[in-house]
Amino acid sequence: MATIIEFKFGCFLFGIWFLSTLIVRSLIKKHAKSKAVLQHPPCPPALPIIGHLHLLGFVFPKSFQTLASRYGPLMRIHIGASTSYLVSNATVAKEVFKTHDVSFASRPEFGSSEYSIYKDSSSFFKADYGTYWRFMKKICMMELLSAPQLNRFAGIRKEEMMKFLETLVRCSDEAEACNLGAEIMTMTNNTICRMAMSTRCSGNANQSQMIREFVKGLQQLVPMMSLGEMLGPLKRYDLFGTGRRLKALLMQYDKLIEEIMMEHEKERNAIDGERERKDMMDILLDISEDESAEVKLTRNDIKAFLLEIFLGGTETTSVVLQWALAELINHPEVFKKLREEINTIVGSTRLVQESDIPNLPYLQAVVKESLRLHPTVPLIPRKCREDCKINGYDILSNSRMIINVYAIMRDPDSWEDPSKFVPERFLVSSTEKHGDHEHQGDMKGQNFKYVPFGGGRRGCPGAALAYTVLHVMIAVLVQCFDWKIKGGEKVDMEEGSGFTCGMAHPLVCCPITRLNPLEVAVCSS
Ligand code: HEM
Repeated sequence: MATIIEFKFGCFLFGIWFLSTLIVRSLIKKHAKSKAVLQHPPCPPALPIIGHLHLLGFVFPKSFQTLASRYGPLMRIHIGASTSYLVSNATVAKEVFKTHDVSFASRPEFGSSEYSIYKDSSSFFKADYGTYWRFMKKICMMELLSAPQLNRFAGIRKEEMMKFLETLVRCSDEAEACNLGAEIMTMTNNTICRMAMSTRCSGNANQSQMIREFVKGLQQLVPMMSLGEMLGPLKRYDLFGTGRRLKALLMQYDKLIEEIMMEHEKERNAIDGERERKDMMDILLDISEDESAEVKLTRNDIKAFLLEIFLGGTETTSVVLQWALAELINHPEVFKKLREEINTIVGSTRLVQESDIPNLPYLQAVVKESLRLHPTVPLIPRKCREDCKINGYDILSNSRMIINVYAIMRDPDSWEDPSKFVPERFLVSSTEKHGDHEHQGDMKGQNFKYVPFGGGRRGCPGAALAYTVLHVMIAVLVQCFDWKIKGGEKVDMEEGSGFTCGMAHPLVCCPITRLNPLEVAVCSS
């Protein structure tokens, strides 16, 4: 009896062993097969836990560019617990922005949504490519940032520019140095605030100070949130306290914007009809009341959207302006040529205005070259929505892509003397070829060598506004002032640390009035 039981038990054990061997073997085979089939992009040797963090210097886009020159235009990189695919040349960028545009039209998760008081679904920047994002994009392009809407706000841009010029004339009269970074930031912030919700930040003591503080505070949190990303799933424990600080800032912002929204609603009810000039908040409130709209906008959607417009539109433009002026000061021959063009086309009896831009090709070239060398969103985050092949490699759905536009616009295979400031390379009239490089003047159409505003359907919706502000501001700064650097001949062009490429040192210089903008403005008005 005992032997029969032992025999049956032995058979049972054998059965289990046999089955588990089969399962393990089939799993190993499947894994080996998938490994054999999938082609992963190259990856530098990584260290445990930190991954490639030790290979990065202070300026991340630059470090990624150096790695790409060794590992190729599409490579895999691990920073702590996060894995990303880095795109570093125009050919691969074209695959992402054009060939597989829809597959890459979402953004990866950034920061922990638990600490935001607005749901991720309210965010335009973070929204997955779907109904909500498409609806908001249409509103941006057809209404909020459309050409007619931008034209309606030309007066506001001019007023804010004049306030800024007034400060420069005062500095010049008193022979004082001016912190241009801070002044330019105030101007771009005021302009965007007034276009968004008619609030002139520096005009209204409380609201002014507060909005600027929010934007500054949130921008300071971004590098910390990026560090948090390296912790992978652990980021939800908010080890650096960034989440709590973010929440506190957002609560204050919410209180302020709710007040402004209520003022708008009161005014709309009182006027009881069409307002002469609607700001973005008016337009969004109208849409939120439209019963037939494809998406029913909530108050939180509007608040989150406006916050992203402040974040996306102020520092970006202000940083490029500083770089452009710094490059012009360091390249007196370019400065002189630009001033000559302005003198010839506009003269000295009036200030350059927006309608002059099409007649000032050298100015356009200076703006393009400044954006090429100093893109203020140097690393563009995208998410792969479905498995696809890029540059011959397999990219799986949900992978995080980073398009290094800094590297693309300094790629020696696309640009001659890539790190030199040479606006002439953009002159459309030029027929000369630059060595083996094709003519680089025509940046219209699909040129993926030049991507300061990203590309494809997810490209920057504020590009037209940014271009307008940049052209007029640079032109006026050259038309009206000579510039002297405090304590030296040249501006220090060191790039700041982290993900954005701001200036490492504030641009402090002395304006010397050559054509008084206040007198010219008085004469021409
Ligand atoms: C020089 C100034 C600016 C630069 C260099 C810049 C650059 C960029 C870049 C590279 C992107 C990502 C595009 C992509 O994924 O392909 C972006 C997105 C965005 N930008 Fe700009 N931008 C500037 C000014 C502005 C302005 C003035 C606004 C609005 C007033 C704005 C609003 C936005 C928004 C809302 C997004 C997110 C779009 C989306 O996710 O669909 N930007 N910008």
